Order: sequence, then C-alpha cells, then structure tokens
Amino acid sequence: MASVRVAVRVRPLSQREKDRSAKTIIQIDGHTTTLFKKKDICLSGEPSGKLGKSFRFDFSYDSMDITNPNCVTQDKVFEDLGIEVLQAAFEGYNASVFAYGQTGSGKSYTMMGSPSNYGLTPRISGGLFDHIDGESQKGKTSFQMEIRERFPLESHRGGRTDCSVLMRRPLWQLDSSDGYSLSRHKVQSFTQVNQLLLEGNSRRATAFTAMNHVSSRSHAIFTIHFKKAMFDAELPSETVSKVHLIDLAGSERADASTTAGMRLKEGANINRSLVTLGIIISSLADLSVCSGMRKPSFIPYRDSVLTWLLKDSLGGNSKTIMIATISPADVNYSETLSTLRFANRAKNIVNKPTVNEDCNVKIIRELRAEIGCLKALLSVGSLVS
Ligand SMILES: Nc1ncnc2c1ncn2[C@@H]1O[C@H](COP(=O)(O)OP(=O)(O)OP(=O)(O)O)[C@@H](O)[C@H]1O
Repeated sequence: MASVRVAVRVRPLSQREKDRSAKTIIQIDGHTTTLFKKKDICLSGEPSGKLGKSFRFDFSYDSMDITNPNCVTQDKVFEDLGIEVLQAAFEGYNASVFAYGQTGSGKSYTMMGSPSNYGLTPRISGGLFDHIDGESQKGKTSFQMEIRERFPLESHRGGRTDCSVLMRRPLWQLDSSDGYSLSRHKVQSFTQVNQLLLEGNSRRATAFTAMNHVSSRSHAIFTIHFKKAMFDAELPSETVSKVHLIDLAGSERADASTTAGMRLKEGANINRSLVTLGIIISSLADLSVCSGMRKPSFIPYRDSVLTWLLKDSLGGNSKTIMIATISPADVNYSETLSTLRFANRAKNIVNKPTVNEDCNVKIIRELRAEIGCLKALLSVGSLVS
C-alpha cells in the first residue's frame, strides 16, 4: 500500500499579473502552503495575522522568486520526485506523475521545461538511459524501452464520445478518427526520446493553433514501457514497468467574458474530463479515509478516456505523484483554492503497487528461499541433537 504523494508548486507572478498590479497571496512554510485573501495582505506585501487557508503536502515548492537562492528549481523537483520514479521503474513498479492546475500555472514548465532547463519528463527519460548504460556495461541485464504518446483531443465530437469509444475498441487501437493522436516508438537513446518529445509538443500545439488556441488544450500522456531482463536465482526473469508522465490540460474556469464559442465548448469538454477525475479522486479518497463508511459500489473510471488511462495510477497498481501547480496572484484566488482542495483530497488515495514480474520466477525464488531456511533449521537441529 502506498499513498499518492502530492506536491504543490507556486510559480513567479507573470507579466500579465504584474500588469494588473496583482498581489502575492501565497505563503510557503516547510511542507505547508497557505492561501490568503487579498484583503489580508498588508501594504508591505506580508499577510496579516493567521487568516489564510493552510494545506500540508508531501512537498510545498516555492518557485515564486527565481532570484532567491531558496527558490525551488527544476533540479530540486527532479531530486525529490524524479529519482523516486526512476527507482520505482528499476525495481519493476509502475509509476505515474501528473501535473494538475489552472491554465498558465506551470504544468508544462514542471513536466517538460525547456531545452535549457529540462522538466521531469526529459530528466526521467534521461535517468532511465543513464541506468541502462551503467547496467549494460556489467553485461548481466538487458533492457528495452518503448514510448507511447497519447493526446486525447477533447474537442473531438465532444467529451461524451470518450466512453463509447472505449466500449468499441481497446485503447491501443484508438486513432485520430476517434479523436486521438497516438504514437508508439522503440527507443534506444535519450536523443531519440528528446526528439519525440519535441515532435509531440509541436503536434499538440499545432492541433490547437488550427483552432485558434494558444495554450495546451488537451491532456498529454507520455508513457514509457521499461522492460528489464536478467537472471534471478539462476532463472531468467523479467520485470516490466509502465511510467506515465501526464501534463493535464488547464483546469480554468469557463468564464464567458474571456471564453466564447468553440473555445468555450472545448473548455467545457476539458473540464468534463477533469470533473470526472475530481469525482474519482473524491471517491477513492473517501474509500481510503473512512474505512467504516459505506463503500461506493464502483469507481467510474470509464466516464472519460483520461480517467480510464489513469486507472492504474489512481487507486491501482502504481506509485503515483501528483503535482499541483498554482499562481501566486490574488486575481486567481478561486482557481488556486480549488486546485489546493483537489490536491488535498488526492493525498488520501491509497494505491497498491506491486512488482510486475513473472509469477513463476517469483514462486521459484520464494520456494528456494524457504528451502534454504528449512535446511538451516535442520542443520541447527542436528547440531543440537
Ligand atoms: N516554476 C516556474 N519558474 C519560472 N517560470 C515558470 C514556472 N512555472 C511556470 N512558469 C512560466 O509560466 C508560464 C506558464 O507556464 P506553463 O506554460 O507551464 O503553464 P501550463 O499550466 O502548462 O499552461 P496551459 O494549461 O495553458 O498549458 C510560462 O511562461 C512558464 O515559463
């Protein structure tokens, strides 16, 4: 059993927020993130009293001032979270990282970053290849890596098709006619992965340029299938891990003054899949927290493709990390509060990660260990008598 690990990251004020004379209403202290109302911020910019709403997370990252030596960098996020994912993959566990937050709050920055300042996805891919290079030189282990990229085009025929598509065809057969962009590649070097990431990002952006959008208007799911073959207890053995790295579309408010027509409809579809995600997170959190409570009869993963893809990551066989990204500005108070509440519920989800290995090899290894113990007991017994 393993709880979903949750991190919150707050970015610097954007130029647009500065132009609107926005005030910083977030304070980070150790693991705790506190959100204040604008009226509780003094002229000095400091919050007055203890009036804010506080949330405690596994990690609360202050990236508000890049000139501050304590500003949480991409390196630090990778050290805390990325290394954990690499460890899980090497040991044969599934792992997932997903970034959730309002549009423009820093999801892509944290997950993808830029060529001069990589985010988690390229760093984790690079880390896997570093491991492969190190282990391959010892000559006892072989590896295979395959990348699958999926971009559920939420605008396609409306979100309602999600469910029916899943009933008709398995996920790996979905294509652009189902509102999907899906690609699958065997990779042998970090350069190849990086190329795929760049191509994938431009495809994702292009899809929406055609529709007059600038921000990422779809979820991006980058999955690494990592296979490790070795000899264990003189038997050939294999572990297979799936690492999902997910940059969700923005969870913005469908505000009629800034959003209209097709964009509003698309926003509503994105929000629908995020609402389903919210329902699932709430149901799983209730399930874990209130053991005495009547259990929900089922978790509606199939209500959206997004949640169906995340089935293992949420409440299933995976070590999962959620990164909630927020803006520090007062103008985003309600979105930030809703992101913090969402993240706070996700903390309560308990997953059941197990090593994905050939069960025959596992049984033989356990039986051999038991025989070893019995032999040791017998020899102690014969010494005593
Ligand atoms: N931690 C950070 N440090 C510095 N700049 C940041 C940080 N996080 C985000 N930014 C900047 O904020 C802007 C918005 O970030 P980003 O594009 O990652 O948002 P997003 O949540 O992915 O948005 P969308 O949902 O629209 O895709 C970018 O210019 C990015 O460089």
